Amino acid sequence: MDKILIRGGNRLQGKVKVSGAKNAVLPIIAASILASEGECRIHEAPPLDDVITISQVLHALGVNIRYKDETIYITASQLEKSEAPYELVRKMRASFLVMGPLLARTGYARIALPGGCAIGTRPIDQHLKGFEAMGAEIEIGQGYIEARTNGRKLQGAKIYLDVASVGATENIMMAAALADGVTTIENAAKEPEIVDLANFMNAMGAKVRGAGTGIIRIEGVDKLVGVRHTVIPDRVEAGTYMIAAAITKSDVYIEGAIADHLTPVISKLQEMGVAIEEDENGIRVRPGGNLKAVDIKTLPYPGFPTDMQAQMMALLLISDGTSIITETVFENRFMHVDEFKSMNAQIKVDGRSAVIKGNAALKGAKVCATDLRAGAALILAALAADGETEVTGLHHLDRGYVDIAGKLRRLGADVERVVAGALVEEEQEQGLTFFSTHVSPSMA
Ligand SMILES: CC(=O)N[C@H]1[C@@H](OP(=O)(O)OP(=O)(O)OC[C@H]2O[C@@H](n3ccc(=O)[nH]c3=O)[C@H](O)[C@@H]2O)O[C@H](CO)[C@@H](O)[C@@H]1O
Ligand SMILES: C=C(OP(=O)(O)O)C(=O)O
Repeated sequence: MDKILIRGGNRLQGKVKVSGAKNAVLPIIAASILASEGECRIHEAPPLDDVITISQVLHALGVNIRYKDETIYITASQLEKSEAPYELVRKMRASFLVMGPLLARTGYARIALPGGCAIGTRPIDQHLKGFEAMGAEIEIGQGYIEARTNGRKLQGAKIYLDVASVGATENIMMAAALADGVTTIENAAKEPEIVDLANFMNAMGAKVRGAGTGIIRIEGVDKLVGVRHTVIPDRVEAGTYMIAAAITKSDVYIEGAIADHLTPVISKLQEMGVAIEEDENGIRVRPGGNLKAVDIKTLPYPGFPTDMQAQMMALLLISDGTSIITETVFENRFMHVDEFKSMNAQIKVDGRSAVIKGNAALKGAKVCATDLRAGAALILAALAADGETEVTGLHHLDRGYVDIAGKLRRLGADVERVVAGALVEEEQEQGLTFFSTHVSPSMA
């Protein structure tokens, strides 16, 4: 079983480069299905397990897909199948994002039900409501969702989302791209990853207006073609390294971080007393004085991101005073609390709120990543803890962080990844990324 070992107490120093955004590249790869001509080249595609999984989904559909040097090459002119199998959708819910583009291209899609996951039940009713409003017939049974247009094109429609869902906004945008007429999504999600998807689609020939606002208008076109696109930097990864710097009272430059995408995180860190400088190429975090407790409520963008909640909790543990975090996006996103408690933290959860006692004397322990961001948060807490922490459950981390152990080690942290009893630093120091050990035959 792989594990990451962290011995806390080191100061960090230097520069860390942010990888391409997981939550942008996944819908962009799905949207490349819309191109009936030409090749899509997606640059700054992070070498992550989730990227492999969605690539395997496209491969299963008959799409030609290759990965080399952080670029993905996709030719979707020949679609052979319209089914995303359970084994792949089970691994990653975002596989469901192929439903919109498949419906638009072929008028039929059969996707395994994504089901719930550790952080919540995560229904897909808003995606389906959108497809139905556009004229698709939906049938659910035997663990699969089937959607069909019965030989007709999808029709433009006005769709109001009951929740500003990121995935539903993206899936409907992609379905609407080749529809007859105009689709309007009201109460659309406004995340930067949605803007990146819209930019990619518009370069392909789509007519998407208003991405990044609450109302998105998509005028259907007859055809989309392959284009080149560079994925935006990962704001959650950037925020995680900002907290790594703050929790170790270090001076770290986070190269590629876009401050505009991180406004709520920067504001909260500044409120706590973290010194932050922004420039056009990145963000510098410098040691400030004692950190103050703050209250945080997670919300859809531009509110405080739920994907930064666990990491922020790690920082609040070593701050002066008591903080309250309210998680409003997912109903069960506090599993990291019990793991933090193993590290000597005092946290009380009451429904959707967690009360965090500051000035914790964190101690190294054996802990398990219960989900992706929980894993990152445990590593952050371990950087400030006394003694050694062992983090397992790394399959979660590998979904969303490119070589987190290597990036932190190069900043001066005492971190190593142990694979099946063997240390892998040597391989990573030689520039062989973790991706190469996980690459699937279809992508090699
Ligand atoms: C691959 C990707 O981009 N993942 C991100 C995306 O997930 P994802 O797109 O799955 O998240 P959503 O924005 O859809 O979910 C937000 C809330 O809406 C609810 N909901 C969603 C869809 C639906 O049809 N019905 C419904 O009730 C969900 O249960 C959740 O409570 O946005 C989340 C919220 O910022 C992030 O945490 C994830 O990292
Ligand atoms: C919850 C997350 O991702 P996903 O939606 O892919 O599960 C995340 O990135 O923190």
